[in-house]
Amino acid sequence: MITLESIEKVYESKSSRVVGVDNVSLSIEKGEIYGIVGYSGAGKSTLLRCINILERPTSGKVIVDGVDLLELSGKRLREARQSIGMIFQGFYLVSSKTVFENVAFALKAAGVDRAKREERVLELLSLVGLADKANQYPSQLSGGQKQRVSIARALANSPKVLLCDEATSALDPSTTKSILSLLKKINDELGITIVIITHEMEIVKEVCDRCAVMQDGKVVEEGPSYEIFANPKEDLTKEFIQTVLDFQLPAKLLENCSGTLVRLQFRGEQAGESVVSDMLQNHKVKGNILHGKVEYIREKPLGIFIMEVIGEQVEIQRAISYLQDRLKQVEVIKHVSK
Ligand SMILES: Nc1ncnc2c1ncn2[C@@H]1O[C@H](COP(=O)(O)OP(=O)(O)OP(=O)(O)O)[C@@H](O)[C@H]1O
Repeated sequence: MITLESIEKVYESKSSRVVGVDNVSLSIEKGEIYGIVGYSGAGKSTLLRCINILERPTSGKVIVDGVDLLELSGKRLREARQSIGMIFQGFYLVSSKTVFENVAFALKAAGVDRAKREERVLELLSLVGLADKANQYPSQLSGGQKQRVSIARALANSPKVLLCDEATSALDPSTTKSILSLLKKINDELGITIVIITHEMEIVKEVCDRCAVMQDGKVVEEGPSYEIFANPKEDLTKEFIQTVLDFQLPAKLLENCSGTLVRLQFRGEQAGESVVSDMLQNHKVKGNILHGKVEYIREKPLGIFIMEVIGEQVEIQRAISYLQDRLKQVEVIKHVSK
């Protein structure tokens, strides 16, 4: 659906030259929810705005639904942009217009006649759960409701792509969850491809099928969200993952334990398997689970456990080999030799 080829965006002035996006190539499939993660200044917004040519890349290609957007200008570019909706952290609603008028405005701009506009606005407000707020003004709405209006407005002209620029950053955690559920519903029911930029890995965990991690204008790692969580390669990615999967053991516990400490990772279907109890039954070792957590990455379980294994060295080794055979990721954190 979206192909970015060697995108570069350079901001140049008399006194400075800033590379906002540095040679980024990405492919986003139709119907996917794709996350772009990075710290402030990484280039996420710039890259997102290159997708609908709000920013014109200095070089590279932007192909959306088979159309090379950089080849278009004027009316044809405006038309192509109608198939790309966008929502923002700051909502950007017109305060002097009602909820109904804010959504209708997008349709009016696209030349839709009054009767059709009315029908479509009511349909959109009902989709985002605000059918009863049509005559209210933005100042009478909560942040979450304002974002719902802006989603309705972005969907007015039936776009194929929805770009979300830190759309939940101004919202509290429970409102964030409800907006993410709405985005999932839109993706499921309307098949719209969604691109989300965020600095919160939690959002990727909740909704993104695939994601890219950005730093200094570059994509440093990219792939299915589950793989990124289960097996991050780059230090920056690991840092982001840790904000969600915090599995640090308290230092005191580490000092006091007398056995060998292993970190076990269970993926998807393995989460329900009895690997640990099988290991304990078949080896002359004792085991204590010191820490454990199952996280759901787009509803697929990823379990991480830290376990103390106590016994003779040779038995511990056998037990660890057994775990390594059954699970892909087994890491010895601390080896205590007696
Ligand atoms: N209009 C501009 N003129 C000059 N430099 C810019 C402009 N817009 C962005 N930049 C620079 O490009 C780089 C990437 O900025 P960008 O806003 O894309 O990052 P970001 O990851 O979205 O950060 P944030 O989450 O803070 O918005 C930064 O160094 C920024 O200062």
